[in-house]
Amino acid sequence: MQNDITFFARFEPDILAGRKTITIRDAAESHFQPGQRLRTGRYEDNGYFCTLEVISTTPVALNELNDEHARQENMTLAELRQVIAEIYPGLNELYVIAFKRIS
Ligand SMILES: CC(=O)Nc1ccn([C@H]2C[C@H](O)[C@@H](CO)O2)c(=O)n1
Repeated sequence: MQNDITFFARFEPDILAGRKTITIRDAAESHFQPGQRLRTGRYEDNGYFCTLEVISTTPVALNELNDEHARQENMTLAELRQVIAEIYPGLNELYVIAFKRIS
């Protein structure tokens, strides 16, 4: 079965442990709705590893990212900005998807 969202495999332990409770994506992944349950897999091999429930999807500009976003990503703000710059170079319009793991 196809996954609804994927994460780089290095983030799997943080998601499973509840240390990472948001992800920041571009417009292509801004369609997730509160209450939606997402089959969640690894980007590298598409292997399923949990189901997440969407709490909210909220637009955020790159320059609005703050320490609270970083805490919810289990990163420092500098690390988060670096990750975003690598994945979405030059992109200012982003979306915070807040989630909880349900299985
Ligand atoms: C294909 C793709 O874009 N996959 C992504 C995008 C983002 N993430 C993670 C990395 C950071 O923790 C946040 C912020 O973008 O979300 C990811 O795991 N996989």
